[in-house]
Amino acid sequence: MLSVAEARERILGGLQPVGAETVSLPEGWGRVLAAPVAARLTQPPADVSAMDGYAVRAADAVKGARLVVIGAAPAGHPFGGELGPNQAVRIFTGAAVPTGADGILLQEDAESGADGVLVQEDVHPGRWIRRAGLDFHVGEALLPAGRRLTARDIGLAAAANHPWLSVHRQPRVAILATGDEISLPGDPMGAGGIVSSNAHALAALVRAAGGVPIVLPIARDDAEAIAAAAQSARGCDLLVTTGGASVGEHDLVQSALGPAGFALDFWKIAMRPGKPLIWGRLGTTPLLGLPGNPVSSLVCGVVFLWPAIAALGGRPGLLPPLRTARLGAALAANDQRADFLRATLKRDAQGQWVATAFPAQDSSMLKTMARADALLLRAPHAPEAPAGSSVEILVLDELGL
Ligand SMILES: Nc1nc2c(c(=O)[nH]1)N[C@H]1C(S)=C(S)[C@@H](COP(=O)(O)OP(=O)(O)OC[C@H]3O[C@@H](n4cnc5c(N)ncnc54)[C@H](O)[C@@H]3O)O[C@H]1N2
Ligand code: MOO
Repeated sequence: MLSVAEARERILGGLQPVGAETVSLPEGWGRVLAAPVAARLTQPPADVSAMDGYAVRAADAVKGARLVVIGAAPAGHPFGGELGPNQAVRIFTGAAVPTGADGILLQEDAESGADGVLVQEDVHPGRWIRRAGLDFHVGEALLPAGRRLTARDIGLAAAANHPWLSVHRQPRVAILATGDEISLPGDPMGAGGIVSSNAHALAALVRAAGGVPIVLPIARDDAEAIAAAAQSARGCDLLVTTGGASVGEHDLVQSALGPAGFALDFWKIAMRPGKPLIWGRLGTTPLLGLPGNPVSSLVCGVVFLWPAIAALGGRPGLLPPLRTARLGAALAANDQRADFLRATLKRDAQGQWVATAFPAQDSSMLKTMARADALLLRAPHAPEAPAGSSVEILVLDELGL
């Protein structure tokens, strides 16, 4: 069986970022830049005042001096003239500093009268002046390709005078749930039936990772039905199946898709939950076959699907970040499969994470998945671990899950 790391390398190695599209600035939030953003102007474009007050020559603006006010410079209306000795120009925040001035007398430090303005505090050269280019200069690289845009980035791109952005298309991920026993939430159910939760949970995960989920109708445990459903995923960037991955005679994904052109790369990995993972290609469409057990499909979604969508979406090499925590309760020695245990997190007195695995880890139990804050990683053959020892965790909240 392949290790988790090797399986992930093979999956990510087979994926190329999808193409770019142009979106308006407000549509850019959460999208991944396909081209770097450089400043289209210098900000601020000239020396400007950072305060409301008076533009002055610092040499004249000493405490007790009286200056003649020769004009005004509101923001957006530069003063055309030049300051001479013992002169001042009324100025407002953001307005260009008039020629001849080299400091700003704060309004609160001035007393305005009929015969000019009385200086009540010394002004030093450069005081309250924002120099041209303080924020950025024209041509300066501001945002790199591959960055998932935050609200702050959108503000920066707008300030740099970009009405449009080139971003990666959102990867289209088809999700195909298989099984005779499953039905959609709310639909009538047969005896021994179970509600299909996998496709919905995976669709939400696809969204969190920056993709667009396309949930296909449920395919019965029948080779033709599975093959027909999978055909409708051609044109998607990735096809994800759930169920039918294991060794039972009704576990059909591989055998149903073989005649339709499915080429297997690998099947089965040393991981719990998630052993019967499938990776290959249906024609040109990459196919990730997740196990049917609900927790197995979601945990494999975190470990393999999340970074696969990141890679397709223009962020190759991005993996769910690992954090460290202390163990809240002892764990027994592990066997040959890497474990991803559902765990709760709390902070100790020093503010460090303490991770405690749920005692029951059956891969059908979604309630513990929903209540977990983290997945706690256990390497294959890890020795017994006492409470307090250091462990690696994946914080689910950080991934938007
Ligand atoms: N003899 C063996 N049996 C099993 C093995 C094995 O190695 N030898 N592996 C086990 C492991 S581990 C897993 S995981 C499961 C995965 O099997 P499949 O991927 O073939 O999944 P199914 O048999 O179709 O379903 C398993 C389980 O999950 C439920 N299910 C399926 N689809 C959904 C859905 N969309 N939403 C909610 N629940 C779903 C299904 O009803 C079953 O209860 O195989 C073990 N067996
Ligand atoms: O891998 Mo299965 O996912 O142990 O339940």
